Amino acid sequence: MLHVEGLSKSFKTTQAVDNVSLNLQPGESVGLLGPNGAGKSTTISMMSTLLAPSSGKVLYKGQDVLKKPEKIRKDLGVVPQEIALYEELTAYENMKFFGRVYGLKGKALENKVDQVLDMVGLLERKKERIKNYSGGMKRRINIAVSLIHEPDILIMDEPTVGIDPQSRRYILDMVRRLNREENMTVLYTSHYMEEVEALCDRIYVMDHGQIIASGTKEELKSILSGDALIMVNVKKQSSDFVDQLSEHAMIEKVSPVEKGYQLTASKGSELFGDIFDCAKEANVTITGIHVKSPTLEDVFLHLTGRKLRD
Ligand SMILES: Nc1ncnc2c1ncn2[C@@H]1O[C@H](COP(=O)(O)OP(=O)(O)OP(=O)(O)O)[C@@H](O)[C@H]1O
Repeated sequence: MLHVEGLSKSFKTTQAVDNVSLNLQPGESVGLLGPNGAGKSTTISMMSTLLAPSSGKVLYKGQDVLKKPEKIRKDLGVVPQEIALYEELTAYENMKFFGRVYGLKGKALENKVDQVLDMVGLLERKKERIKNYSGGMKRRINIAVSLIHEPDILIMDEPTVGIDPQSRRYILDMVRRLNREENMTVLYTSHYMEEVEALCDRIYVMDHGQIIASGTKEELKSILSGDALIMVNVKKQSSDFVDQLSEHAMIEKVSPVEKGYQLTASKGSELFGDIFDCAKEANVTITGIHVKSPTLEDVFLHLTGRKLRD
């Protein structure tokens, strides 16, 4: 349905997007997961014809979107990271304004505005000015605007950053409903792996402008299937302890995490005794130790040596 082939974008000294290829099939919910600055916003700006690529192609239903931007624009709803609303106008007035931009008018426009406001849970508050809305409510109206013309594809750029838990849950439930019940195709960008994991059928993992892995969450986690992940909590972190652990033949990787270390080790190796021996040698007190199931965050850590979040 929407194919991206070898897409790149450079700004003066920065290669923001580097040879990215991805695709969306009808009805799919696809995640674009990556840390801040990975190139997610730049990629979706090019996909939605807001930014011209340095090279590469975006094909919508087989046609180049650069040559025929109007074809994709009418089928696409884009929720930008920045709130794009008139603060002095009410929610209702904002919605009517954007509805008219898409050619809606009269009773059909009013009905559509009410329907979409209801969908984002703000019908009761429609007569309030945007400037009096909370951050979470502004985000919900921002999403409502992108839905006014009944798009087939919804592209969302980190829609839950910096908002209250209630609005966050509302947005996540709404996206799931639009995808599962209305069959809307969704591209959801985020650096929250748990959101992408909960919402998306397939995931592209992006870092430094490139797609570094892709697949279902099960496929991505299977990257770590030969490994066991062991969490070791310590009273105080110690480079001696890291050296001791790193020298162990069965321990592949030692990554510092909050309050301790995450070890990647060969599956089936019985290491707890050895880990306690290393701690003793390094004069470190272990406060907890357990084996955990891999998450997408672990996959990212494994592939890049860094965490998704700063
Ligand atoms: N207009 C621009 N001019 C110069 N550099 C830019 C521009 N837009 C983006 N960049 C740079 O390109 C890189 C990718 O940015 P992008 O916004 O696409 O990342 P992101 O994954 O969406 O992260 P974030 O969540 O922080 O927006 C960053 O290094 C950014 O500073």
